[in-house]
Amino acid sequence: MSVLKILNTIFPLVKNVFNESSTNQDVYKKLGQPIVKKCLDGYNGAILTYGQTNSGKSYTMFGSEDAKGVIELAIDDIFHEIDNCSDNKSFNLSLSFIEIYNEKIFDLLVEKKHELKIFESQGEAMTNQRQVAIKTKKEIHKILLNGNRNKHIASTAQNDQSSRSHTILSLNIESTNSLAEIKSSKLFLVDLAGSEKPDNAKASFNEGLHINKSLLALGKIIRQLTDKNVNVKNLRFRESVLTRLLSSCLGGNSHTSIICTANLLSLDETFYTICFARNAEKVKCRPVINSIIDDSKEVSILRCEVKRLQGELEIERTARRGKLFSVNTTYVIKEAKKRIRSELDETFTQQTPKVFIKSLTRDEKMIKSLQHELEKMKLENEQMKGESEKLKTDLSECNGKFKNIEIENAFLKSQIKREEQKKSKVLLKCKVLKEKLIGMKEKKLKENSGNSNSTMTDESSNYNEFIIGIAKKNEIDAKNIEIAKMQNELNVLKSQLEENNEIHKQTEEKIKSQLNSLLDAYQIIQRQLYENTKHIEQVTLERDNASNLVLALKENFKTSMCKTQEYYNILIKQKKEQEENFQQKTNVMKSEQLKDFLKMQEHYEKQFNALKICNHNQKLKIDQLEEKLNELNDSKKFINERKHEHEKIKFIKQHFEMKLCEKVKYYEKLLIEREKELVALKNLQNNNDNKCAAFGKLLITN
Ligand SMILES: Nc1ncnc2c1ncn2[C@@H]1O[C@H](COP(=O)(O)OP(=O)(O)OP(=O)(O)O)[C@@H](O)[C@H]1O
Repeated sequence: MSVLKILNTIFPLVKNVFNESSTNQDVYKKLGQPIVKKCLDGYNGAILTYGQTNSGKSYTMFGSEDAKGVIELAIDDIFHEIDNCSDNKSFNLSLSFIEIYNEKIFDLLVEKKHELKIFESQGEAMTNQRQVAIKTKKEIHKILLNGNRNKHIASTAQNDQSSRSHTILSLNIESTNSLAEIKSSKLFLVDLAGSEKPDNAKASFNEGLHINKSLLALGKIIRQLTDKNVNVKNLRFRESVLTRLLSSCLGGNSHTSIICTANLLSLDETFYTICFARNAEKVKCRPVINSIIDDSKEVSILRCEVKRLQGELEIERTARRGKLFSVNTTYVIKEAKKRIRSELDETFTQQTPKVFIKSLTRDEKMIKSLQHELEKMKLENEQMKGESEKLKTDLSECNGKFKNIEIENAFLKSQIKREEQKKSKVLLKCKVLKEKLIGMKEKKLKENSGNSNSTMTDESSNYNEFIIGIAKKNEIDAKNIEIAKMQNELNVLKSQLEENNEIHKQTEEKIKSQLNSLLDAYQIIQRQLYENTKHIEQVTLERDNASNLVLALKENFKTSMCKTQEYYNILIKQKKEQEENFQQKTNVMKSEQLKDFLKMQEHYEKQFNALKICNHNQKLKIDQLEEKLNELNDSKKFINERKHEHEKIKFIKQHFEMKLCEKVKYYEKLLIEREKELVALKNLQNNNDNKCAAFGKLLITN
């Protein structure tokens, strides 16, 4: 049992764990086959391998001579389905094969390497890579073989054949059925480059940096996707080319399997891989079938469907004694239509201005808030720019220091070289001198031996030879002293050289450590710079989006303002017209009124004059009246004076009146009595007349 399996039994890590004895076939059956089947049903799918370097990602994906990899097994399954599908179903296959190397995209199906452009289409990141139509398995194998040859592979400390890039093989599967329904799906087969510790070699250091950066971005996206509070739309897929191209597979429209590989050579890397796997397991994708129907065929299908439904409707109508039903329904529909139309008319006539004003104010508010946000973003952007400028200056300072150190280093190296050259020169000199010395010594010895053998006949010649010998000896001594001096110098130079070597070693170590720390700082700064530039890019993008939104809203606002302005202009025009009409009317009226007024004025003036005259007359009358009043007052006085007499007379008059009344009353009573008597007498007379008549009649009869 593998360590991973033991670990998994103690702490349940992830769902499907395989050990060393598991084959690619086992892995494919569990994690690959379900995805491939979904792809054949019209869903998008993706199978990715993730893990540290030398853990078997490429082995799992591409297999080896003895064992098929996931890609080959998937292709087998796809062709098995194609070969065994019904006659009415047909498949079209095409593939593309790309790699992402140092954040650049290269087409592996093209011999000549040139960077591919990345662009957005319908919200998805795309590249202009070559698409090759596929008919047979052999074709795919050939393409894969060629593509793999074009891949960036290098020997690293951990792996002789380490992939230095992420490779993405995408298979487009298109199927058409008898109903002309076209299902189109994409299967991504991704072999990611392995995460690794930085290597000191510059090229692999850069590669490692880019690999780690893109894998970090992938890990970050996976981590964020597990957070329920994070909106997928807000995720920063643009942080790396890898996440940008795989955005649809990560929590989007795709069934996705990630095969995480690990070896226990580096426990921290294994730990990271397990963490990644645990996060990835929690991510939920939202796949949908990608089906399209051919228009012309769809029309004929729909026509058939309409006919069928019409037939059904007819049957239904006759079954329900259709006439009444249809009349009722049409009536109901008509009524509903009328109602809806009237409601709509009402809303349009009554609500539109309100709605329009509301939307205007809402738009205004939105524009204001967006402008506010824009200002904020601008400020943030400025700050970020400042920070990035600072970082850039820091970086350039670091670069400067780095260059200085490099120059110093080169200078020291050249010095060491010079010293070494000097040393070799001195050594050469020493050698020459030694050789000379040895030659001289030998010569001397020979001369000495020659001298002992010869006969000393001539004393003076002996003496001369002796002198020469002494001179030569002196010369040799001097040369010896020179040699000793040179030896000393050499020793001094040697010791200096050693010292220099020591200093050189120390400075080299110092430089190395400084270089390492500078490289670390440089790396950190570069990362920060990258993050900042990305952030700035994001912020600028967001700002652009916001400004676009603001612009769009402004446009909306402008158009609505234009409309209102037009409306306002019309109103103003109408108002002007009305004012003009009014002015004309008032002018007419004014002239008429003026005439009337003048007439009136005349009339009133006349009246006024008449009144004046009247007034004068009245004044005269008043004077007269006053006179009369005075007269009356006088007469009043007179009257008052006479009043008493009048009162008396009045009293007497009253008295006489009373008496007269009494008399009148007495005579009235008397009259009434006399009248009564008269009536009685008349009645008596009538009786007598009647009696006379009766008596007369009696007389006649008699
Ligand atoms: N399950 C396995 N059985 C046999 N050999 C394996 C297995 N897994 C990996 N290997 C061997 O291990 C070595 C490294 O594997 P591979 O190249 O696939 O690693 P990798 O994760 O892709 O590394 P890198 O990220 O550096 O490209 C290869 O020689 C491969 O054949």
